[in-house]
Amino acid sequence: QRSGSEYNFGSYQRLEAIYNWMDTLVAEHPKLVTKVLIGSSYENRPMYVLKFSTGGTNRPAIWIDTGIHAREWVSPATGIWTANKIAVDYGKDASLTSLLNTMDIYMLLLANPDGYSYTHDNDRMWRKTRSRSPGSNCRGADPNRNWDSGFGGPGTSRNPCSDLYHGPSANSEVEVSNVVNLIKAHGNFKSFISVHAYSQLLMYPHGYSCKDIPDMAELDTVGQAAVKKLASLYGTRYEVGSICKIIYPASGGSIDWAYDTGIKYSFAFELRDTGLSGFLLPANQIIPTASETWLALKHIMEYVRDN
Ligand SMILES: O=C(CO)C[C@@H](Cc1ccccc1)C(=O)O
Ligand SMILES: [Zn+2]
Repeated sequence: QRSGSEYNFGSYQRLEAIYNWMDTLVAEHPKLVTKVLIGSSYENRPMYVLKFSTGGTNRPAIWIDTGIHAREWVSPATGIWTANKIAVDYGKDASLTSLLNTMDIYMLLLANPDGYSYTHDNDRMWRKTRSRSPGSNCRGADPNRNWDSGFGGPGTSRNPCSDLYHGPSANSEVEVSNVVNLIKAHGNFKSFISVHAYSQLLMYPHGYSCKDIPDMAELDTVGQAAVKKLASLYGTRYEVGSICKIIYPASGGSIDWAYDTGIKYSFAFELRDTGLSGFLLPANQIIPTASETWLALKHIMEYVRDN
């Protein structure tokens, strides 16, 4: 479409429309946003990261991914709204401007493009990637069980037909290895935020163990303050805690890998709602969800900027 203003942030869009919109965002904010190809998916769809940078080289950076689980549509919808918010508010919002004058933000809006397409064309409730498993008719591995952090541990399955299938080995899913390669090559990420839906939770590591991490007190304090700001908009209530304690044991998750690789400020969001609509959150809740989540995201990013 000609201009970003034609994109309807309050509706769920197909992959092609999201990719087109990314190009208009870059075109409208060429000094701030670039589109970085980090690799291709299993079915050869390009994986693009939006890089928000005002200069420098390899500045300390913040990572945000949405859409790692295909059916969690409000996650990429929130990511898109957030990307636009960052681009539009830079130069206007003093706090965001000071952040972007010293740090970069990397956003992967569709972390599982094959799965996302599959939910539009075949199975709305699909979660995993679409990779083939030798010896099985079942497809896909859970991209949030495929990271090299407690791989194959509690909360995973070795059955290719399970929604919790961890894959044949860590980083077997190209959608995961593409991100791992970028994070490792960059080497200066300070925060890693992965956005899921639903349950209204703000979680920190670990998922593979219920033992408190060394930075638990600090991450809990940041999380509590973040969800307080989130609640200030519409009163939406979130719980804060470690993945293992407040949702369930889950090994091979992205934020566990990020934390263990040295990225202290690693969080996972579970957006609206608490189960009434679940994965089928009505589109009229996209903008309210993104707007309240922005207050929490901004708090986390400001804390990272200042620490
Ligand atoms: O997708 C989920 C449904 O939103 C919950 C997430 C919970 C989770 C989030 C981050 C790391 C590990 C687990 C999952 O099972 O991977
Ligand atoms: Zn998820």
